[in-house]
Amino acid sequence: MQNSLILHGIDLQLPAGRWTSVVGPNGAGKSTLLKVLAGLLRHARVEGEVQLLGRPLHAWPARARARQLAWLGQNESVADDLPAYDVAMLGRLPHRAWMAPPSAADHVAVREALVTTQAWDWRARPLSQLSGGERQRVLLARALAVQAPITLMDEPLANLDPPHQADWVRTVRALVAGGRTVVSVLHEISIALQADDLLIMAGGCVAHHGACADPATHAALERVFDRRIRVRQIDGVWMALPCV
Ligand SMILES: Nc1ncnc2c1ncn2[C@@H]1O[C@H](COP(=O)(O)OP(=O)(O)OP(=O)(O)O)[C@@H](O)[C@H]1O
Repeated sequence: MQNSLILHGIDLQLPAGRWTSVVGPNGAGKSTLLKVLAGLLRHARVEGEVQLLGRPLHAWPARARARQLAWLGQNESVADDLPAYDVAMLGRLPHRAWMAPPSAADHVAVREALVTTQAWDWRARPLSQLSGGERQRVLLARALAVQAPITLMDEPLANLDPPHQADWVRTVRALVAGGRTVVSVLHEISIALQADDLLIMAGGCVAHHGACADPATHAALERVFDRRIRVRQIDGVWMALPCV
């Protein structure tokens, strides 16, 4: 099988302490970019270098890196028989010594994460018995339980109803207010526009990287989506409206 090039000429700095949303059409390379940033494409040929907090990603010891970078993937397979609590506890693995039982701090972090995503009430239920949105909230809790300075999330709003989407935005805002960095791949453009910065991808390249409130960002958004959306401000909030 021929190897195909997915990302081209990416030269990018994602600022710390901000929320960056990554958007673009299907197949633009958003998930691939996020995986490259997380160091998850071990079997792919990646030219160039990713730096995490000023140090090459590959130079970080695995556990130290896992404490810095929390990850929420798209359609992740997790042991479905595990209770929600134990799934969230997986987020604490980078903090625990080999084979050591969870510490009081681990339990506090897991409880806090499950309460934040409103998944605490079904902490004893196995993942397989949860709805799509409930499952997503447990996986989000696992990422939050890491308490990492940087969180990368690929389509975190999958299966979430509008109130829980709004809760997610509030959670991300609270993380950023606390100095954390969030990078999220989103298809919900109106929610993506609530970030600090937008990274717009098309055809494996960065088409635009700018502030969400910048008219140049809005113009680039309309362009990459073939002018099938319009960006407008409604009640002080930037929204992407479909052109029917
Ligand atoms: N493991 C792989 N092997 C070969 N090609 C791949 C692989 N994963 C993704 N691709 C291709 O790379 C391109 C970018 O895929 P990617 O999943 O990064 O896009 P995306 O912007 O996240 O898309 P979507 O919005 O549909 O989720 C697509 O053309 C896809 O078919």
